[in-house]
This record gives sequence, structure tokens and C-alpha cells, in this order.
Amino acid sequence: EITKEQRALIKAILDAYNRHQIPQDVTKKLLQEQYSAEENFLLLTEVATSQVQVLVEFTKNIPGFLSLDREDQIALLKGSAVEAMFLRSAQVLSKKMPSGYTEVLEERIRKSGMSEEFITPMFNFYKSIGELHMTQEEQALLTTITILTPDRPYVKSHEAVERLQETMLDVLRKLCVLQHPQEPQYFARLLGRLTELRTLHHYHVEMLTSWKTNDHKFTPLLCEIWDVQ
Ligand SMILES: CC(C)c1onc(-c2c(Cl)cccc2Cl)c1COc1ccc(-c2ccc3c(C(=O)O)csc3c2)cc1
Repeated sequence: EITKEQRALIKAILDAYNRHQIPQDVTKKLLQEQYSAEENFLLLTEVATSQVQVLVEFTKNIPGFLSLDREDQIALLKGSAVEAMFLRSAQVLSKKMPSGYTEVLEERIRKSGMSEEFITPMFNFYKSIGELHMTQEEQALLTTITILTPDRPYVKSHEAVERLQETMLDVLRKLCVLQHPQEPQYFARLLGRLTELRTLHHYHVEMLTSWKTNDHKFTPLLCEIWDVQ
């Protein structure tokens, strides 16, 4: 059964997840500006930069995160940013929320100068997330579990991060049993998405390189978090 502490944990994470969103004045540009590969890339860069700032604020609200070693906190954020952004953009693209951004975001990503070899796996992932019909709690917890992945580069206190991640995995497992009683494999399917995220993360490194070779500029925050330039 889900304990009282675990209920409090779910509430804290869901509140933080919903409280921290990209400001409307940033996302609504996706609806207004004209379509060209350059414009699409610029808009996506702006949205990604804003999303990283939102992600940092969300992460600071994960119970236990701020008691981790400071350098480990940075290592976890750098290591998980791309995966967390895949999850967040998946929520928009999998028609989860009547956000009105689905079509324009898909169009701008498809036409942002990235090569076809990344588009296919990326939209396969978006489709597979859409088919899961995740609840808000599951979205927030899966993002938290991705952030608390102990084997990111340069993480020193592996055990401390693992303990935190296990706490979240335990809650998610119980939540899946409760919210998807007719799908005993649902929790396993969610974890399978995390494996898919790792693959996309590797693709993403190559995406950045190909954008770089075509002289695309990123913001200082993205350069820092993705070790670009
Ligand atoms: C630098 C840039 C070119 C880039 O490089 N790799 C990726 C990138 C791509 Cl192309 C796909 C997946 C992950 C990454 Cl990092 C990106 C763009 O990253 C994005 C990050 C976040 C959103 C995103 C989030 C929330 C929302 C919401 C909402 O919450 O209401 C409404 S609209 C929207 C849009 C889109 C794109």
C-alpha cells in the first residue's frame, strides 16, 4: 500500500512539476513566428533554454535533492536535461494536453535543420509515450527518476543518488499498480521508456554536433549544460 509519507512525496513532486512551466510569452512565439529552418531553430533554442531554467527550479523541489553533494546536483542536471526535455516535449507532442502547441511544435522540430536519421527515432518515442496515457503523477515521477539516475558522468556519491531514485521507483511502482490495475506490465513499460531515452540522448549528442557544423548558435545556458563549444 502507498504510505502517508509516499502520498506526501507524490503531492510535493506533482505540485513542483505543475508549478514550474515555460512562461506563456515564450511558448506562444511557437504559434506566431513564421516558419523557416533558421526561425524554427531559434525558437526551439529559446524554448529549450527556458525549459532548462524550469527544470532547474523543478529539480530543486525534489525532496532530498538539495541535500545531495553540490557537484553531484550539477552532474545530475547536466546528465538528465536532454532526457527530461524529451519527456516534457513528449507530453506536448503526444496530444496529452489540449495545449494547441502539438502541431506547431512538431512542425518546427521536423523543420529545424536536424537530419532525418534523428527525426524518425524521436517521433517513434513521442508516439510510444502517447500510447501509454501517463497520468500527471506518472509524468512527474518519471521525470524525477530520470533526473535521479546515479550513473551519470562525474557523479561521486553514487549510493546517495541511488537511494533517492529507489524511493521514487518504489512510489511509481505502487502508483502504476493502483492507476493501471488491468495492466500489470505498465510499470515495466514505463521503465522501458527510460531505456529509450538513453538512446535518444546519444542521438542528441550527434544532433548537436551536426547543428554546430552548420554554424548554429546555442545560448550560454545550453552550451554550459550540454558542454557545447
Ligand atoms: C536547442 C534546441 C534547438 C533543441 O536541441 N535539442 C532539442 C530537443 C528536441 Cl528538438 C527534442 C527533445 C529534446 C530536446 Cl533537448 C531542442 C528543443 O528542445 C525543446 C525543449 C522543450 C520544448 C517544449 C517544452 C514544453 C512546452 C510547452 C508546455 O510545457 O506547455 C508548450 S510548447 C513546449 C515546448 C520543445 C523543444
